[in-house]
Amino acid sequence: MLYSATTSESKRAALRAGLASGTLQQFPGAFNPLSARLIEDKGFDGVYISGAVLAADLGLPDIGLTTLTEVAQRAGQIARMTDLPSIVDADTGFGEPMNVARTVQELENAGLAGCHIEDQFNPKRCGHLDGKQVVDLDTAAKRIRAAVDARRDPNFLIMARTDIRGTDSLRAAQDRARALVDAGADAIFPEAMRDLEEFRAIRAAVDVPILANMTEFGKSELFTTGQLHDAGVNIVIYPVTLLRSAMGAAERTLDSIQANGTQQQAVPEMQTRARLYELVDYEGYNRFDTSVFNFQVPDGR
Ligand SMILES: C[C@](O)(C(=O)O)[C@H](CC(=O)O)C(=O)O
Ligand SMILES: [Mg+2]
Repeated sequence: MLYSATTSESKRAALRAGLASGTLQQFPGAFNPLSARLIEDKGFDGVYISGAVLAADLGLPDIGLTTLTEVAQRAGQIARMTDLPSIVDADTGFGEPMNVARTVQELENAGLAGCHIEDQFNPKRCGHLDGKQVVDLDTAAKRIRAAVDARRDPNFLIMARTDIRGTDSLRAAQDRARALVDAGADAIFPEAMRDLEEFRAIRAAVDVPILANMTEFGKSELFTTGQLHDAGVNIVIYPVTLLRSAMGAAERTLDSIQANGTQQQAVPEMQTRARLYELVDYEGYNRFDTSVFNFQVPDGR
């Protein structure tokens, strides 16, 4: 009933344990609170909260237009819906190092287990697009140091994302990753790796957990969990996958209504009323007050 009963502190400890477990941690991207519950129900290790999805949710492109307030609020609404740890995309940290410090504290307050902060210039763009610009190492390291110094829970994960592979060599990406770990990063998100060899090269460069971004229609092939694990990756995100699937289904349903004059043909593809009620734990509310859930949902509907 209501929200997760697990404290933020235990979610963060669970995230640390998962990353140290030697098992690839799978974090699908939730596009709303209910989808986070679904991710948990299906047995995944954690929930990713994508900046691209939060921007798209507001009808905006992913170019750094969302504010800290918007991101912290929505990420908090998603994180509280699940017992799993949630990691949020904090883009470039929403400003200068002092802003990054505040960002981390707000995200801690919102119940997140960790975040990633990237080394792009503002305005930023999707890491899989061309024409990105990356800040110099000193600026990037200051963002990470500010984040690490600001956290109050030592288990709140500060992941450094580097976009440098889009503008420079693999060697430069290895050097940047190493330097960001020296600045205090707990984990590295090497963006837009071109193949598994590149993940292996980052693995060889640092001894902290590394993340693979399996976003569709981007620069990376969609590797399997087995391939990523063998390459030494510790955590994989599917950031926009559920939003793309849901929007794809929505388009097909709208087309079907237009073609058939009814949504009847689309009904078999829909989540049933019973399954929706299960996810929101409707029945749990009945245990609290029997006047709430005093009707039967027909079988399988
Ligand atoms: C991971 C990412 O930062 C996101 O916001 O989800 C994006 C995903 C995408 O645009 O496909 C990214 O920059 O890779
Ligand atoms: Mg992003």
